[in-house]
Amino acid sequence: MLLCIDTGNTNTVFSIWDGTDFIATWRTSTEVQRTADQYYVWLSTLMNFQKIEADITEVIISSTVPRVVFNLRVFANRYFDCRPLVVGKPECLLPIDARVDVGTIVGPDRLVNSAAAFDKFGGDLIVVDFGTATTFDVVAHDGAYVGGVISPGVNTSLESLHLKAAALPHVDVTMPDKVIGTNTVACMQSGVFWGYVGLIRETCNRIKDEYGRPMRVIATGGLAPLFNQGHKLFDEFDEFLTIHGLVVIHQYNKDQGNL
Ligand SMILES: Nc1ncnc2c1ncn2[C@@H]1O[C@H](COP(=O)(O)OP(=O)(O)O)[C@@H](O)[C@H]1O
Ligand SMILES: CC(C)(COP(=O)(O)O)[C@@H](O)C(=O)NCCC(=O)O
Ligand SMILES: [K+]
Repeated sequence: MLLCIDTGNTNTVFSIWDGTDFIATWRTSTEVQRTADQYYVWLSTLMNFQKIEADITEVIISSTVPRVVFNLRVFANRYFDCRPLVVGKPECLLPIDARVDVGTIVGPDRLVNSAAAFDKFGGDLIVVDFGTATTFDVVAHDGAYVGGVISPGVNTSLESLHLKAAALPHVDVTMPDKVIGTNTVACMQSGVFWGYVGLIRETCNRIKDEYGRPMRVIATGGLAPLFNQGHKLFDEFDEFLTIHGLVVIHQYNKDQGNL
């Protein structure tokens, strides 16, 4: 079975693919200090608890945090006796091109999202991923990643308000009933929520104008449904787009005789 690991700047998702389905998915916070042994203790405890009997023989990793990759590699070697495929490394083939400026190192999550979205929805897409940053990835008609937009993440925006302004508390994002807040928390929630609806709409509209062909907007990340309520910002939502992309890329490397 294949263990898919998707490390973002905030959270890391582990998911086990049995060849047909994801049989289990777990999330842990991303910490650069975590060792291979700590990953194993955490994962095996959850597997035992949920009585998941998985014979993991292959591992694929996508990480937006370069420093965690070393320990994840050791984890794969030591506990599953395999050499993991790491997206973004030269030995990992990609089913799509990246047409960007020479020398640009595109976040592996964006390449994985593009490959996943092309596999599921075809080309001419905008993929919006709500993570630590909110990324907009433009997927061309042939599946190539041709650039995009990086915006501050929703929680990153709220957190930096709290960190920079002495009188502003930590708040969670939610959809306010009204725009005009009558207390501090409501004002902050309104600013981030409605500001973000505008950010998404304006960014997608400008991408579409510049691209010049009809495009579909695909959203992923836990906060996507919150922003879609009544606003019709996205054509499709897929919570598990990134891990689907890891399976697609792993299969591509197999098909190419690279594994
Ligand atoms: N379903 C959800 N509801 C509310 N907040 C969420 C949900 N899923 C993720 N988040 C929050 O969104 C932010 C980004 O999370 P995540 O997608 O895991 O980021 P990354 O991929 O960058 O690690 C985090 O602050 C996380 O707590
Ligand atoms: C933009 C990102 C920080 C998003 O990461 P995430 O929010 O998923 O943690 C990541 O894709 C990244 O570090 N990209 C490198 C620069 C680029 O993609 O052009
Ligand atoms: K992201």
